[in-house]
Amino acid sequence: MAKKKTKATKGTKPKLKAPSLKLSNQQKLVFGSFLIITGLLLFIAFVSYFFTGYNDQSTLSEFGNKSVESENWLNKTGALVSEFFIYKGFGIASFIFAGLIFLSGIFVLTNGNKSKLRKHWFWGTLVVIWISVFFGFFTETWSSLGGTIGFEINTYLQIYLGKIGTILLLVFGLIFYLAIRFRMTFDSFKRAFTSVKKDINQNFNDTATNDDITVPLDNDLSAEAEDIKSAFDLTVEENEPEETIASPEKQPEPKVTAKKETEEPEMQIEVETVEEELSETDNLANKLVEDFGQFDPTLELSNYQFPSLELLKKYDSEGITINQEELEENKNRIVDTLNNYKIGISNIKATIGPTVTLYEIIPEAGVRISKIKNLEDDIALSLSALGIRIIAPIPGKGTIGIEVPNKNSTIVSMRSVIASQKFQKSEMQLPIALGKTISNETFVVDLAKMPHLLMAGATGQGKSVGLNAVLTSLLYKKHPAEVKFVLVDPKKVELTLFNKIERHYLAKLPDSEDAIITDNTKVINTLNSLCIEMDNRYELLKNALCRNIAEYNVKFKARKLNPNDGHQFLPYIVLVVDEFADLIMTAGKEVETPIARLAQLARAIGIHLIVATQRPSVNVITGIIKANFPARIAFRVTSKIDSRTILDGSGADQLIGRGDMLYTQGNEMIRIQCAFVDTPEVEKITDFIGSQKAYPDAYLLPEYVGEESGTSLDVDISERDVLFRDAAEIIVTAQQGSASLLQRKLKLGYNRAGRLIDQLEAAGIVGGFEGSKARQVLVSDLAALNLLLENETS
Ligand SMILES: Nc1ncnc2c1ncn2[C@@H]1O[C@H](COP(=O)(O)OP(=O)(O)OP(=O)(O)O)[C@@H](O)[C@H]1O
Repeated sequence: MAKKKTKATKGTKPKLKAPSLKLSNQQKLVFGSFLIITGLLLFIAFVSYFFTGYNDQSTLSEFGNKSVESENWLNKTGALVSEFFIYKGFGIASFIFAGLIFLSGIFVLTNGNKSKLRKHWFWGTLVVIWISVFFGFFTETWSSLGGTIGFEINTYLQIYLGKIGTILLLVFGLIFYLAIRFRMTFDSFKRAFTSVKKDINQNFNDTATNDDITVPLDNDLSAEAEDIKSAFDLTVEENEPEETIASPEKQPEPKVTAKKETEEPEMQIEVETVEEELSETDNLANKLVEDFGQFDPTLELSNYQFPSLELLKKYDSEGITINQEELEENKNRIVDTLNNYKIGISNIKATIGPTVTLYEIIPEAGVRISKIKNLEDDIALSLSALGIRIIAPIPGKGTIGIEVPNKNSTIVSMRSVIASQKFQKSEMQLPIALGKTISNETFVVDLAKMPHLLMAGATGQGKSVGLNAVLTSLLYKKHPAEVKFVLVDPKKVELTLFNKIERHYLAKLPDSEDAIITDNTKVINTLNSLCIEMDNRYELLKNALCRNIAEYNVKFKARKLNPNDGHQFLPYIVLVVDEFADLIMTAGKEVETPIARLAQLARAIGIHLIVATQRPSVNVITGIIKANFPARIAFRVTSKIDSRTILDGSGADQLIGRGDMLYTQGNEMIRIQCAFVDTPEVEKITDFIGSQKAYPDAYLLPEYVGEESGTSLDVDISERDVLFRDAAEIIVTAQQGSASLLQRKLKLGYNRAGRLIDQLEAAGIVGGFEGSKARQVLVSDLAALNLLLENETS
């Protein structure tokens, strides 16, 4: 029976979990001291009750009457509360409640371990009930000590169990408490008893030998521990035997266990796992975690509310309706067409998705797969439908798939994918709900695992919606402290809505006004700045002996990394480039190089790239870019060549548009209907987030001073390069402001030529940086140049 009870107690533990409230330090101070004071007030009122309670009885019904005073030390409220707790409640045991409230206050103030506090409350409440019932049993002797509850429970028990039954139940309650709470066993009870006897004898015989063990041991277990001491000839130190036997959670003492084994063979040995030794830093970190709790990166915006599902639109036409006629018709046409070419089918099966239906066929033995693949156009013709795709064979299935668009496609709403369990319960680092697969399952991927994403598709096929779906997914799952976006939007209109969440989620260069970059020349600086951020992060990871950002952040949260050494919580950074083709056209290598560098190296330190382009041609998606973007999404494109450029295979040209897409992460291609999120929905979400308390500024990226960026316009004349004049003459003579011209003519390295160009710009001889084009020369001839330089020195 005791066993059963033990189980029951264990079973209740998880239910006792308190909701995790996050309080700021100020709130903790207020709440903690409130509890401490409440505990003290209750204590005072309760003590007073035993002196004044009798006289106060008559004043209780006059609580509202100011002229009637109570004698309780806390006057009317004290009298009322103690009457409630002591008389109507649990009697003298109510003091334990006062103690528990006081203790809770201390825990809140000192950031104590919550599970310990829960344990105190659980056991405290049981003790209160036991004491109340115990005193209730002796109502006649100690009338008010058990309170009404103790009295009532007793009356109830005595009706059903009689006096003897009630006493035995109380004894059992006590045993249960001692056995479970203090892990006592029958042996320890026995030994405790004999040791007391022995002790008394020994005290009589030889008081001197006992001198060193007369210090009272902790808690209720002192008797037990003393018994152990006597059993082991008192060779062990004061509290060690207690630790070994009474509390299995603590460090074992091998010597003691060995002796125990030989001397008391009937006792069971409890083998414990030896805790690993902790290093000095671990100790410090553990102490810090104990004192302040784990580092919480979300603390600064601890009241931040994630956007609710209500902000997303619900569509009526969401459920897939199976049109039996359409299915039958398509099946017959497929079978007929194949029969026309003498291809027999042994089986056909259909899976209906939101936009397309997949017909899986198993051809008769002996049919060549290539024969079916070649009939793609013929089947499309006979089904008179666009967007037919033949997958021969379906990887891992041994069947041939024919995807036929549904006559009425259904919209996959962002709301439905965000609400899906798969997304809500995902433990991914950067979960993205892209849409639904052909079998109507929500498709969720981890951007952190991709680790970079290339998106391409002809104009109007759903790219921008796709990008919004990606960003929305992250907004629904990640706190502003955990992820930052760098948004590049040359079209200037697609991502503007995200401006509202600049101070929550966006990252920018320190000197820039807008966080969303619409100017291609600024992109280069941002990309290079991200490269610096990447190098900085690698340095931090190296110093922290971590292999990736996830490990690093776990270590940082556990307070094992010192912020004074430059360590800080690192948010993920997601770089989104909306029109990559445009960027490559204007800035060429200058963007390709940092993008490729980031793509190659940035995965471990949490920088992930999402690059979208309308023009999936080879001069935009170059070999370097492709090699570093294993995850790709293709919306509908216009030609097979484009499809090949993105996916290394055909298929994207056969899609039907409006969010119909193919996703690949290196191996198989998955057809997905992209989740649809409309601009008003994004606006609602950004409004909702934007209206909440934000950080003082956007997340600042490291400063980058470009070689040719023109930011060093304040070059001092005295610090000019010795070749400054020569360089100026060359530029003015050639009327071409390029660094490479200087490199060739003056036989300089790139950096020095770049610096010279900066100095020329500062002197007003060449114009500002214009992407890949040469700079404008502002001085028309050498005479004008001489005049300009003379004026400068005079
Ligand atoms: N997942 C989707 N579900 C349903 N309709 C969609 C979906 N995605 C896009 N559409 C439809 O296609 C239209 C164009 O989409 P979108 O603006 O994303 O195209 P785009 O590829 O970004 O075009 P552009 O490159 O010109 O900006 C949308 O207005 C919408 O009507």
